[in-house]
Amino acid sequence: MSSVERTSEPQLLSTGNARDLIDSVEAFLFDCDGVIWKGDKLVDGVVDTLEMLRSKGKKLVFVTNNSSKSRRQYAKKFYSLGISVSEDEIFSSSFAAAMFLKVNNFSPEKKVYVIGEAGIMEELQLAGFTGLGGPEDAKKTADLYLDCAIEHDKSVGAVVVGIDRHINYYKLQYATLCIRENPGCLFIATNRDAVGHFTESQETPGAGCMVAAVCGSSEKEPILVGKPSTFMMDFLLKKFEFGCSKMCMVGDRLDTDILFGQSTGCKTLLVFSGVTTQSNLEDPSNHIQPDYYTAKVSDLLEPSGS
Ligand SMILES: O=C(O)COP(=O)(O)O
Ligand SMILES: [Mg+2]
Repeated sequence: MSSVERTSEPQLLSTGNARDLIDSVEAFLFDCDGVIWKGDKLVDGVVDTLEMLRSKGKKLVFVTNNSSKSRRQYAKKFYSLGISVSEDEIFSSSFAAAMFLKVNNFSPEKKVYVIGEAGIMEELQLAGFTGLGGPEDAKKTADLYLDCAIEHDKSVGAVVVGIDRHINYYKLQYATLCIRENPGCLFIATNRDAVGHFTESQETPGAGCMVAAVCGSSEKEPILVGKPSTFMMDFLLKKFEFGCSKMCMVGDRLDTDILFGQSTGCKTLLVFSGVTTQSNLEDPSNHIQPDYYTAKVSDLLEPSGS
């Protein structure tokens, strides 16, 4: 449940309330997967919508839980899709993991073991930390049936777990040994999304299942740095000279994007171009309600309601 109680029902975006929303907001916080793109395919109308918002002087930032890329890699992806976005407009959970260590004075003498992809490794390096594992351990196998043991580095002081399309038993064993045996070792999860889209054609398992695997073996709960954790909001507040009430979080997931927006006091807009359907929103078991909902971001240009 959100810490900010809503008093009204979600409103279908319409010509009138879309204009009011745009007028009342100074920054739009866009989720990426399911909102801007699915896999490598842009959602219809995204380019025109972003251009319209920029032409009105709105600040745009992109807050994604997908840790497979660094901010630099995301800026390249935007560019390849015909959208000009600078690195400092991107707040990925890979960046959040590195910043969490930075603001908590994690010693650069210690190492970070990663179940994850290149995005986390690059952000750790940029922040001055030494990452182990990740893509390098993709081909390793833990032959633990033959009475042999894995040696793990005792100077690992944090394990970061994010989406990893090459997760294996070796990585799980390594991460578990660090968390269980290295005194004070942090366990950080970039995010716990159930599913995402690495392809347009179907939903694919999200980082939630990698995190759950390490929770299972370590019997520990992680520190979450991606949405719905409010950790990244501190960085947005430092970037802008206005507060959360002048921001609108636009996302396709209730339990990450909309909850993040509500918990921080932003306005919220749910779109049905990703993992949530209208029946998910209306399901009586759902307690997370956005301020507005619509089919896709381009309804900010041409709303489907009246
Ligand atoms: O891929 C994910 O897990 C989610 O990514 P998103 O936050 O951009 O929707
Ligand atoms: Mg999404």
